[in-house]
Amino acid sequence: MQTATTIQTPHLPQVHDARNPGMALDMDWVMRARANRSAIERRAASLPGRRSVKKDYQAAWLARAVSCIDLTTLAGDDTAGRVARLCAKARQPVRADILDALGLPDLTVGAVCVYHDMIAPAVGALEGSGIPVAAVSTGFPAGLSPFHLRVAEIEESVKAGAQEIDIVISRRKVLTGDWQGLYDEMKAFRAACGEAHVKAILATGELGTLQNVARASLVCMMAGADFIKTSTGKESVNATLPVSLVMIRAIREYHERTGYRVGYKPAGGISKAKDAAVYLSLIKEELGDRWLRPDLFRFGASSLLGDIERQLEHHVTGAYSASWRHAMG
Ligand SMILES: O=C[C@H](O)COP(=O)(O)O
Repeated sequence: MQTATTIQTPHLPQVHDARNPGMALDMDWVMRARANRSAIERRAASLPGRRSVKKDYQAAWLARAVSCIDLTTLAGDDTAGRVARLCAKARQPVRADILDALGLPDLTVGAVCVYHDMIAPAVGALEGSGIPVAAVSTGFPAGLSPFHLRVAEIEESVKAGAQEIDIVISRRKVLTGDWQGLYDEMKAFRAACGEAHVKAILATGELGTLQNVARASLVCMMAGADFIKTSTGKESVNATLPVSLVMIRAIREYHERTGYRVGYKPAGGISKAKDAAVYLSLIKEELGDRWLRPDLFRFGASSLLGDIERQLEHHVTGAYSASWRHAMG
């Protein structure tokens, strides 16, 4: 039996703030990944009641959540006008008088996330703001178009000015255990992105098991994903706390083993400020403060900002305004 004095000090890798370059596919590591569903569900159920985010600091935490939002519109009827309004909101996500009253500095969202056709209007509307445009890609949301077209779509979106590309993985590769195929696909997507950062959408609601989520997370990171993201927002089950725990722990393990930090993006159905606070606590507890910044954490959300703005207004005035006053687009 090991005692405290016989435990070996693990080899600590160097700390990198550089972009995750990926690594060779390590199948032993992938196959060792397990997920204990009942323990994960117990831990997830305990999260909403916890108080890692103290009440006094709630406004600051909500402001932090705003800075980590990928403000999203992904609708078939998106227009340049709607995207321009969304971008105006991205530049000034919370009313200036509320921010003044809270004593918070200027605030913008993390990115604006759109379909390929809306990249140009978004880039135009965000000019000079420093806010990147993220484009969903590779046949989003199902990812079932021919492979060469998925790669070409990434290249076109980067050419159009997207600085971040949200790709969707082939779920069937996970469901059939084709880890090499998933790795090769992800590596090709990363290469097509060039300097643009790549978020790998796992579509966890379609992966069957938490073990598959753990393995797919590792494979995508090994293939060079900058972020792993839960969902497209179009699956019947999108971001959940159990899935988030599995993905976050895979990120932690990858960091412990390689020294590289990969970002996390829960997406789909996150629309309440209180849910955002739970996610922030989860990140703080499992990964630490370094991950609570837009370069390593994003919410993919179309309607979360409105509720956060209402809560911040309530914090300042003691009253809630109607939700229609916080329209997004
Ligand atoms: O990636 C972002 C999601 O599509 C947004 O989903 P949501 O509209 O449920 O917030």
